[in-house]
Amino acid sequence: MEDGKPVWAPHPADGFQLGTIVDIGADSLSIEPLKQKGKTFLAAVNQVFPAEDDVNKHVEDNCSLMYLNEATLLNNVRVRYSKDKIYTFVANILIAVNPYYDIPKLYNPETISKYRGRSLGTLPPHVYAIADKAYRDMKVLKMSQSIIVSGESGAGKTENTKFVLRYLTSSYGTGQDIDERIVEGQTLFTLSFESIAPFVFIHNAVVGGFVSHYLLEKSRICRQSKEERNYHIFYRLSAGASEDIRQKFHLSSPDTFRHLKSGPLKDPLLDDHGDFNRMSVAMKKIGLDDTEKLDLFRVVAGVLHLGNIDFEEAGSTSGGCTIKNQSSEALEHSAELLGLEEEDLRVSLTSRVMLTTAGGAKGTVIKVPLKVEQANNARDALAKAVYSRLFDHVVTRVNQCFPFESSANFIGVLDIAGFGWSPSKPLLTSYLQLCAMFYWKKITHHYLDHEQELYQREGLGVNEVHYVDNQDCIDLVEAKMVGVLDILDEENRLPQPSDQHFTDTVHNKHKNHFRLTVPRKSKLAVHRNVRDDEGFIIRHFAGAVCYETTKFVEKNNDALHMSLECLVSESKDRFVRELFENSNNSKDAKQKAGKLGFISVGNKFKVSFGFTLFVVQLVRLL
Ligand SMILES: Nc1ncnc2c1ncn2[C@@H]1O[C@H](COP(=O)(O)OP(=O)(O)OP(=O)(O)O)[C@@H](O)[C@H]1O
Repeated sequence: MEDGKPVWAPHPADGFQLGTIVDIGADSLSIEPLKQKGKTFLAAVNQVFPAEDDVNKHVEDNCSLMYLNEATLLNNVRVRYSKDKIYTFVANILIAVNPYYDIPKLYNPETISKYRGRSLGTLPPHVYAIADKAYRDMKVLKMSQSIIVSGESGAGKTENTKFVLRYLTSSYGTGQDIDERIVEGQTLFTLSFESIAPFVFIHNAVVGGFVSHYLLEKSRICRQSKEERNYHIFYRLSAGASEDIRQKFHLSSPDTFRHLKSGPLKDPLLDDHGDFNRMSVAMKKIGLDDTEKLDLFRVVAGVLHLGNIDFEEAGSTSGGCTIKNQSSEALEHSAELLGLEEEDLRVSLTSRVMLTTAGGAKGTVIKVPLKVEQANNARDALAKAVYSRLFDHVVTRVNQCFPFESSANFIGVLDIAGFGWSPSKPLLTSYLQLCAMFYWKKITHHYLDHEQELYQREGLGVNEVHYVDNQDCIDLVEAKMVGVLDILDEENRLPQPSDQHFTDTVHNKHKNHFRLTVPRKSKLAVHRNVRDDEGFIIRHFAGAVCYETTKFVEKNNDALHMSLECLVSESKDRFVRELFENSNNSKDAKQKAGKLGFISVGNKFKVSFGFTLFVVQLVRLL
């Protein structure tokens, strides 16, 4: 930093502010803000950065900045954003800022043709430039390519993934129906199921594709936080569908459904009616006929009605519960829409059937009445199971729409959410955030390791990039027996699992682990408000994150008790029956459900990561 020249120093709301250094202390600097003369404040040396000579000038590639640091990068992106230039390069990485309005001509066909075949950097930064580079590299290097789209919720991942697909299909497609289908397949997910990580393969001449998903956040179907909405399709259907469809499926406004009313009912940026119509068009274009479309809507409606079933104590000596009288309509509608006998559904929601394996006569069937809490869990497990099977079905159907032949090379587009942590948001309350963090750690580890190795192997003479090896953090989460995910799986297998017991076990097993500590020992008050048996802190490279463990046990458990599983597997409704037949094709699964009754979400995350890693290794870019 040069004497007297402006610097970027921390600002509580804007990230950074311009100022000059007026005094240098042992480990801090005294800064006088340019806009508030005389109001000097202290800032840590490592949080003060040199500023560019002209802070109102912007560059297309952050690497062209005289000083490249966190503050100049943010300022450059901010200046560009104020001029509607939402894209900025950092070499071959593209930063996109969501404009939340349609910037004229930014994505029109003329712009698409302008970027075709042009090298990166010869035209202004654009997601099309990235897509074109991926295509050209695939052809020239004869090597598959990956495009990873990441960011917080609402950052614009889905939109940009769509722009990539549209660009590739428009520029290098076959000009046939298949191009449209690939884009419409993606649209269908955006407009209805969202929260998926499609890994779309586009073969040599964009002749096919494939959508893969690694995890559906099932817990969101039954419970959302105050600011969170359920999956789009529920609102599209209850608020946006035509009157005849709503009547057919006994649907009224979103505020009449338990699964919807705990979060915001209306998103001011979304048009449920318009999106319902766009979703229907997308379904048609990918080849779903009216019957299949109605099948899909019917099941979604069934899940909504199911959520409105309430229980109360039976008042008998059995200690069980019954369905409240006020819920009789919800029971009737959900049974009808899911093709079940009303009475069978009532019995399966309020009791579970167990087969004895020891003592007494082997194989004796015992009907165990459920308490209110257990019946609530059973109802939610059924809703989650039905919805997630439907989701799998849609993924399969979309994949059937475009050919997927083996091909030497492909382009993968991975849409993956960040895990939502920032220094100003140091408390994470969602189990899924822990899983996403884990996923990212693995990707980063793999990326850095792989790149270093590649540079060395190819003798590129690139200085070794020093990075903090996060393997110990990955182990903390995934190690066998002692990793957080395995401890959680073990907890779920206990007769009476609890979040507190799980949290205590994590602390006990990692008493001396450098990365893990109890909330009480945190420097941050917001962490200390969490009791030691309600959370744990993981010290990441970027800062300490406190994970609140409330509902971890519940969210890790996707089990559906055997009586309910059998009930839906034998639904009168062919569509529902097939949903369960396809993904539950072995007797084994039923037996397992009877014994352990537990399928772990965390494990699915590990398995699906294995899949992505496999693809990613193939693609070599990561
Ligand atoms: N480039 C863009 N131009 C115009 N509007 C945009 C753009 N990118 C995003 N948006 C708007 O922002 C909204 C949210 O974007 P998007 O759905 O892509 O976010 P996301 O990162 O996929 O969020 P989530 O992780 O919650 O699915 C879009 O519905 C759209 O209205």
